[in-house]
Amino acid sequence: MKITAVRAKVYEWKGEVDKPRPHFSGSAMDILYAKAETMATFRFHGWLVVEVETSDGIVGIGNCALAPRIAKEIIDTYLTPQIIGEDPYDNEYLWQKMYRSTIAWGRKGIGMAAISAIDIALWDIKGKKEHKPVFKLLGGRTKEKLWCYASKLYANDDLDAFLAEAKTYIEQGFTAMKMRIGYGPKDGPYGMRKNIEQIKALRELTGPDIDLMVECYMGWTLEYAKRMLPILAEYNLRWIEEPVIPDDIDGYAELKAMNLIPIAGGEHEFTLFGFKDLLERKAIDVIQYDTNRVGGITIAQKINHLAEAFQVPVIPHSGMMHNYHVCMATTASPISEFFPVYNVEVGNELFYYIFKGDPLPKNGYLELSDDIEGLGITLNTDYIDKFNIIE
Ligand SMILES: O=C(O)[C@H](O)[C@H](O)[C@@H](O)CO
Ligand SMILES: [Mg+2]
Repeated sequence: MKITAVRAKVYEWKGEVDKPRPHFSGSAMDILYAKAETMATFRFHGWLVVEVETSDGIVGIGNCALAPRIAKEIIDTYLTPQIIGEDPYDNEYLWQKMYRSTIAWGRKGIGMAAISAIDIALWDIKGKKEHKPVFKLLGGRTKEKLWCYASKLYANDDLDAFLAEAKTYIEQGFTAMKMRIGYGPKDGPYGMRKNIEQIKALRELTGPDIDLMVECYMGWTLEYAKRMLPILAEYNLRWIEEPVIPDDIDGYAELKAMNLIPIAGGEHEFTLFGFKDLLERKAIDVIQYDTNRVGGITIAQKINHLAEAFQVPVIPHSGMMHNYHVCMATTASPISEFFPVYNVEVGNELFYYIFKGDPLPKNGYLELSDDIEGLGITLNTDYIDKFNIIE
């Protein structure tokens, strides 16, 4: 079997978008003096889809989010020539070819996201060829079903509305959920009080038997985080996520060493080497790579093995099928993220409008059937007129 064609397409959403309310989430832009609204840089309304076709007529589907127009350019210009005519089963060799041929400018960021998209498609091909789910090619089933957490709960000054959303997750049977923090260093003591108020109210609503996580999305500074952690320790949070920017590894390590609240990170880290560094420097308690950024399934699996040796849990960013298969195949992964399907807001929701096949949770668990072939997703044509598609 040989790779005969690679088609990279950008899906740009042109449908309705929910307007973000003030202080609904932190972001890395928060500490800057802002002349204009900065949340635009936090939202993304496009996705990259890649189809890799083989001489056997099998089409593997891969994807990546973030800067999809650039990812398409990288695939078309640099990656496609590396894989055309090759055997898709040689995923390790092809990964190294893509990585090493782009290493001068790739390595991390969008170069690695583009490689991830191709790598995911290669695993989809292998699964389809074998008539097996990808997770069966990675180590197989390690759990009956995937425990998942509801991940939305954007911060809201309207506490009643915020708690009403949380209540819907409890009613649906979720036993874990993640909220976003709305205020950061430049909001002073008032913002600090608002942050604490929302976390406290959420914990009071859920009681002690629900896991709660708090997302900072790089919106804090080390100093601010060091002040917040002791205050929040009493709410028994399962983790605080990306409190500082991903390049501040020493900051991560310092927060982790406080031993007050587990520190999660890695959503914006790349490759096996990136995670080796984080683990060796004792910077994170929870690994959160996203398979469609970190290097694809080939690399996710290697990080899972590393994580097992370090005994650090892997709870990938974003759920979605490319992550669910790797979670299913490792005991290092105790729970998965799940984005409840909602109107398009920040951009995470687009996956459901572009693809079909992602499972929906029942009572807080996702089922992955043994009958899936490949990743188990297909292109969703129901919303095609809502996208501008660049081929
Ligand atoms: O961990 C997450 O789910 C993220 O960081 C989200 O993708 C982001 O949208 C923050 O809410
Ligand atoms: Mg996150």
